[in-house]
Amino acid sequence: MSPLLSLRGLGVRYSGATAAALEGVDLDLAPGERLAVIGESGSGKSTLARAIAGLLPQTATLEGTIAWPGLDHPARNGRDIGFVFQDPGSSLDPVMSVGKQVAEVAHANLDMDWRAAMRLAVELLDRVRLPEPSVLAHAYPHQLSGGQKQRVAIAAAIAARPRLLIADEATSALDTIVQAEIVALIRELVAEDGMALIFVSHDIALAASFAERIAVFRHGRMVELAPTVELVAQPRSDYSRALLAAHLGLEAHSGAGI
Ligand SMILES: Nc1ncnc2c1ncn2[C@@H]1O[C@H](COP(=O)(O)OP(=O)(O)OP(=O)(O)O)[C@@H](O)[C@H]1O
Repeated sequence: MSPLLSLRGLGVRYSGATAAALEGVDLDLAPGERLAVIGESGSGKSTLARAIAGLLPQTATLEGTIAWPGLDHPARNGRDIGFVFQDPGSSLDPVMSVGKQVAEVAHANLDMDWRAAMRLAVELLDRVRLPEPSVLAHAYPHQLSGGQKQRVAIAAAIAARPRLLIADEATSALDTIVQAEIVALIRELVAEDGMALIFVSHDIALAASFAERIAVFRHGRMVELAPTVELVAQPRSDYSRALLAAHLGLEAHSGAGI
């Protein structure tokens, strides 16, 4: 089966920066695959996610190729890719009702009239388990909790039935219980819709709990790419080992002088 997405020699440099934010990334993503992208702050995870979704700022220069063998048209964020940001407060429009914001995505990408798009929005708010969706559709973002706002952002991201969902630290700003609920929801939605998932996180334990493969990034390079079970049982790079050790609350094994 041909991959949905194929990256070759992908690199990104922001203007004025001394080092590349991303360098030499080769990666294929299968349709419906769940991939976690992990690494510490500044390792290039968001840059990768934004490059794939075509959301890089104009100051960024791209190298290499981003191809979509699994699509018969150029990929477009909103239609083919759903993107969920870390902070739902800033990704949602504060002066538009949440129902309209979800409907807007369907209206713009699915050639759907407004009435149908609004009906779909209420269905989607229900799918992301928001209470009384037909009432809540008229609420504004400031009337919702952080977790509820993130559910709205997810509903908007999947409104056009994209082939790929990218969650960029989508649960990092939430408390642990809400975080687990949102992860469970994302997991359920990608399984139901057969979407591929790129889950960006600095938390290897969270990523390992549901990703099929994990890509580990450090200083803009992909230092390891392996099936989750393999990476957790036998990490090849010292950096992956250190990340795992830190998350398991163990001392990183240096391997030297013991
Ligand atoms: N818009 C930008 N302009 C200039 N430099 C940027 C921009 N965005 C990111 N960078 C730089 O690119 C590098 C990679 O950043 P990126 O945000 O992709 O990392 P990250 O792993 O997602 O980190 P975090 O978890 O903190 O978001 C960093 O050195 C960062 O400072």
